Amino acid sequence: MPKFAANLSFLFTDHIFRERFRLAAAAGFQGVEYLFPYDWPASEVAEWLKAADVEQVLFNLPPGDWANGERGLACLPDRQGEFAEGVEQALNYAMVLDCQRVHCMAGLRPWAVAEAELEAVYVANLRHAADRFATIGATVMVEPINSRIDMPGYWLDGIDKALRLIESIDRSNVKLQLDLYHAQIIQGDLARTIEENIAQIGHVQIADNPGRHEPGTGEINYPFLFSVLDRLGYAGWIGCEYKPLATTEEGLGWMPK
Ligand SMILES: O=C(O)C(=O)[C@@H](O)CO
Ligand SMILES: [Mg+2]
Repeated sequence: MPKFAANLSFLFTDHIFRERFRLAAAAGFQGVEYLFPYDWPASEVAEWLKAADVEQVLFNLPPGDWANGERGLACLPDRQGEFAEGVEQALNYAMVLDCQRVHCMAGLRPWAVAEAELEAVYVANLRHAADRFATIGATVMVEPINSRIDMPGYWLDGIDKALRLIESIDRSNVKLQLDLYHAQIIQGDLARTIEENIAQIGHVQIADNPGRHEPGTGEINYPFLFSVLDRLGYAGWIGCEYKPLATTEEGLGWMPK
């Protein structure tokens, strides 16, 4: 049975951030993930993890100006200095939080820049991040996100594109973060996508479609996909990155015991 991590940017959001660690543990989660820890000192977050006795599974590199709509820096040619600073900041947090995975967001497509240049910048940035995170044995995740519903303009919006870029980056600690909600919107064919790419998958995230709510509220057959992951020997985490229909606790009935 897969290991489930609570995504604290989506779950338990009717409580302040630091409370969510304890609530996740009380609900049976042994790991947590979330978008960004940078509003709090790493040492404080480490205390919340320790007090709740949960593992820090994943967080994201600094994404640029999130409040003003930026969604990552990795493909942006004029932001490479800021990207490298973000790598150092995230590396410090990963060390203090004992976290082995970070997600590197690609950014929104700057329409005036040629695709070949965006790819070259992205590959160079990911190689840099991978080499820095290799120093602590951590993996950098590449996640295709649908640009049709949730993140219009997101540059890395294809599974095949992500896989091709991972091959070009050519670092063993760069892996695919397969968010099955996005993958369903992007192309569907989820079981085959898992099966064909299991060697590249470093992290999985889940939500149902449409609506991005709990498994069981939409069209995705999660019990079947969990059995596929089990059959293939997936030993990683599954991040619960969904918007509960009511409270988080009320919506946990989908989770296998
Ligand atoms: O939106 C998602 O899906 C994510 O996994 C985030 O890390 C990026 O917004
Ligand atoms: Mg995701």
